[in-house]
Amino acid sequence: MGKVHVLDHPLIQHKLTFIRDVSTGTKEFRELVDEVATLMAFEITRHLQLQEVTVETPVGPAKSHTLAGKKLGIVPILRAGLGMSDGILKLIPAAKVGHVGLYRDPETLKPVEYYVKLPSDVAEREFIVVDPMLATGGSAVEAITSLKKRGATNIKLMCLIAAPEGVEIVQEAHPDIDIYLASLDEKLNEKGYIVPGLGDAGDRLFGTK
Ligand SMILES: O=P(O)(O)OC[C@H]1O[C@H](OP(=O)(O)OP(=O)(O)O)[C@H](O)[C@@H]1O
Ligand SMILES: O=c1cc[nH]c(=O)[nH]1
Ligand SMILES: [Mg+2]
Repeated sequence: MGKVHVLDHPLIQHKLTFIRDVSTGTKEFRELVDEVATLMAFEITRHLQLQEVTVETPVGPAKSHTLAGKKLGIVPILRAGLGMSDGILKLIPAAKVGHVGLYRDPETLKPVEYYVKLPSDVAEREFIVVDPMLATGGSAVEAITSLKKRGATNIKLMCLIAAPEGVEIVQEAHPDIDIYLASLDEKLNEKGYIVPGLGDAGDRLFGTK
């Protein structure tokens, strides 16, 4: 079974408070989501492997380290996942970015896929699927299935806020996936929104409604 990690770094938790706040406007909301994505990426890349290299400093040769091992891929789930990808790229600029376009049908709450474009070397990459919200879990399950169908074998899921219902669905459908969150909230409401959550992430990021 995949593990659930709630990233309780004080800066993440502080910024999440203002992301949740209904009085936070689009500009600030977008900036905060970007910053939290960077902080979360810092936390979830602790496992990356290093290789020893020698670098010439102004004083002489120094044994040092660079990243080694698997290449990374970031996969935002459109639209709202786009709000998190730049924040991760700030730390890992060499990562490739794939896109999975899904929207949640407002009546059935089922995900509808409308776009998929991934890097060509899918099987060689470690992927971080990103979306601010893990609600019923349908979108995340569909996005991960889509990646696996195309050959991905190493995937993490990173979301700002999840409902317990969504976590359970992802764990059942994809028991190999670890989930990284800034908060595990209380529940879903009757419209499939996370309570207390932050409202509609896509609308708050892009100023639509
Ligand atoms: O866990 P689920 O119940 O599937 O819900 C979560 C999905 O809903 C939101 O996207 P939405 O469908 O609103 O699309 P958008 O990002 O284009 O606004 C959110 O960004 C997730 O992708
Ligand atoms: O609370 C929720 C649930 C799904 N999508 C959102 O943007 N917010
Ligand atoms: Mg939305």
